Amino acid sequence: METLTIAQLGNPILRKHAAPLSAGQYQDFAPFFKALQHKMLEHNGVGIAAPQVNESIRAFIVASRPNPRYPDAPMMEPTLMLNPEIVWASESMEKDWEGCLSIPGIRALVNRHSHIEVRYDTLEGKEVKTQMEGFIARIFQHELDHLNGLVFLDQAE
Ligand SMILES: O=C(CSC(=O)[C@H](Cc1ccccc1)CC(F)(F)F)c1ccccc1
Ligand SMILES: [Zn+2]
Repeated sequence: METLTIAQLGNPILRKHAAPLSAGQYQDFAPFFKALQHKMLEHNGVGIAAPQVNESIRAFIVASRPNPRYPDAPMMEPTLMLNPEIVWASESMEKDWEGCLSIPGIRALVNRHSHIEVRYDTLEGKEVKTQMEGFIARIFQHELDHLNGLVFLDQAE
């Protein structure tokens, strides 16, 4: 398993617009995605985006789990999302605390859409369309920002 390092704020890769993957590339990146998930779990993250480990491609993992900050967060299998997009977002917004593996030790209140409809491809190339709300929607929006060169402090209240 390749060893990855997490880019810290100040690293220009966190400010790039990540490149979309072609479906033909998905399987080529399978070992990298395994290493990405390992890295996230190693740091007890609830998500991680490829640019955070210096790979500027449109892919991230969402892995909500109950935690001290969000005790009622749903338990979900870490889910790899390729070429993810928000197709609809609610007017209603919610403010809550966020952290980031690229900005250790800092928490900030961030306003996010409370409900979103998203689409993404799985590693097998299947398109998934689904609705998200609450903490999972928050993680998705946080990770999607990473693919667009944004970090949560840019949106902090
Ligand atoms: O483990 C963290 C560290 S921060 C984290 O997991 C980021 C994801 C995240 C945490 C909280 C809200 C939204 C997104 C991961 C990142 F940086 F790669 F995106 C955590 C923070 C708040 C609640 C529960 C867990
Ligand atoms: Zn982050």
